Amino acid sequence: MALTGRTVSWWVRLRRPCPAAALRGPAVWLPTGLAACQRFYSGRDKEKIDMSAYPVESIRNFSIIAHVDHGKSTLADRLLEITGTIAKTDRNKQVLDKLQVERERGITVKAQSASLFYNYKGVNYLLNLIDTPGHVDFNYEVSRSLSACQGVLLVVDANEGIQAQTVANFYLAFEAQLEIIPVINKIDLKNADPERVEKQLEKLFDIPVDECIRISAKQGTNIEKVLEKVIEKIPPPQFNTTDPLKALVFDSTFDHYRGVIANIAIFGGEIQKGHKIVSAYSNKRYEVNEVGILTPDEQPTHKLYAGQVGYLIAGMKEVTEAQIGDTLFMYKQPVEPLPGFKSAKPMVFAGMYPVDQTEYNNLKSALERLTLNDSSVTVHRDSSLALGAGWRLGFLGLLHMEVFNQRLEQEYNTSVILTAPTVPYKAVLSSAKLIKEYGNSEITIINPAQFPDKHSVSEYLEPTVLGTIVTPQEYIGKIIVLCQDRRAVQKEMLYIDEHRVMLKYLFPLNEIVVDFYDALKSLSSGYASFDYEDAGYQAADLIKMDILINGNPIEELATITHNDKAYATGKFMCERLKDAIPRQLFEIAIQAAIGKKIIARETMVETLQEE
Ligand SMILES: Nc1nc2c(ncn2[C@@H]2O[C@H](COP(=O)(O)OP(=O)(O)OP(=O)(O)O)[C@@H](O)[C@H]2O)c(=O)[nH]1
Repeated sequence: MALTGRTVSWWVRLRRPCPAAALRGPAVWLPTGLAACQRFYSGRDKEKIDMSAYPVESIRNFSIIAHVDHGKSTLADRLLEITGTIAKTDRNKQVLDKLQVERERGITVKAQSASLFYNYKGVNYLLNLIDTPGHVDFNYEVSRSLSACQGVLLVVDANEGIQAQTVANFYLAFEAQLEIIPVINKIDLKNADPERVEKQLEKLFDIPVDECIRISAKQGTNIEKVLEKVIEKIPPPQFNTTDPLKALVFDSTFDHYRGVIANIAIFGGEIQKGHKIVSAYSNKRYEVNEVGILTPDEQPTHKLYAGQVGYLIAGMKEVTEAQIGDTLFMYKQPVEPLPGFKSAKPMVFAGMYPVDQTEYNNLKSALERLTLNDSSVTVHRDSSLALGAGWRLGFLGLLHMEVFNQRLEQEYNTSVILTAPTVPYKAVLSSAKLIKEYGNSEITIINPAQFPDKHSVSEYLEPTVLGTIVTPQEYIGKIIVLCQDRRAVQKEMLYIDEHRVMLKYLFPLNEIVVDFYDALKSLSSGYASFDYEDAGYQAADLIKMDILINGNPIEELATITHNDKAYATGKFMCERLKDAIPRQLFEIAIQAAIGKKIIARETMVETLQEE
């Protein structure tokens, strides 16, 4: 049997199906508010919005953060409606989730900003809102969004209470020293218990009970109170229009017709069409073609001023020209660049290859464009005997990998083969020859094919994460057994109220990356939640396991595993491959081997011709 590329993508096909969410109909945006009318009737070519009417004192920049599904995007819908940014209609369902993948999966994967105009006590305010994703794999989007804000709405479901990502997102905002406004959502639910959730917030984060706003984003209850709190509590940005221009690029997208569109936050000065600007990253000079705000579509403005958030088009043709985290400044007026963003740390790596090698260049350009919009993906060139030229990509998790793959297909019409994911292991080399070859005594292994033999290594290291689990107490016993089975070490156990417990465990990353979340959900009937953060490396007894098809090792199917788990992993892979490989007219032996020792085997009997 010839090994086809499709066979190698067995792993991807065997993953659980993505949560099916009905495709939501497109929202019709007929603006009714004052500012929105201005936008609608002025149109792109007519009168542009004059942003000078919004000095820093009347600007509030904030993000909405929460655990998955606690209602961030629904709250954003209501805020857009109440400010007249979009018309109130039943069809407004998560309008800031613009990507097809977001609508199909019913989750936010990309932070999305929108400028709202609101008159409060006779003053016109400009509110820049950023809706962020909730899933741990997209946390990088949250931390980047926070850099353009002075405050956050921390949304918590009145029924589910504090969950693992609530904890993670609270600390992101807290460490960034942002003003945190607690919002208890879904108070319309039959089982809503806002009092309990308020007590949890007080116990865990020291948030006074009377600071929480109880709302129903779905029914539009108390949304004005949220806006009032945003204006009263979140400080305006402390930037000056009279300073030299300093603009942070916090996101960017590629438009086939207009080139690169950069989302910018103005930290000083002002910017308008015709200005000559320089990128601190590349030192290249550009002339500004258009600036504007997102409402949530692009709406050109005359200028953008200090403290405002908007977009810029400046003739950047190549995707590599708009680096997220870059600082833009005025030509001949250089400024100290902003610190930018910490680069994302990939948690899993997988090989990506075009299904057909003639598509290599198309896929390369699609990858360049999509990684502009999703800068958390790392890309290294790679090649394989069976699959040809391709790349080794680093992702923040498996959902991130699936979503990226889906976006490549949907937005760039590509078709790819993904190999099984692996976490980035390390080896401390003892062989002088290898140290010379690599130029270092410690190497990172992102491809099992590079796994050095144990005779040339003094120690192998595996990545670890600090996992947070929040669960109703009745599932604790089962969860502890699950964690122990995954080689995890308990670090903390805390009752957040009389029914709910927060557990912290140090996990080897490899043990949670594939199916831990599914296992946790299944044994807690869906009630436990999980989040994790990087916790460095620990020594580990690692081995490389080969997969042989009819006696031939298949490089693309090799995997690195902990010695204690080798037999179970080998058995699992052979069984799964047996299901994934199409039956042939001859018998096929699928074997897992460590060195020369076969540790598992499955045999596929031949298919009779008439079948
Ligand atoms: N009953 C009720 N349901 C709500 C409310 N707010 C949101 N929902 C529902 O909760 C689900 C999740 O809402 P979203 O707004 O997509 O949640 P999210 O936090 O943006 O989700 P992610 O972006 O995937 O993390 C949807 O089915 C909403 O209709 C509410 O106030 N009451």
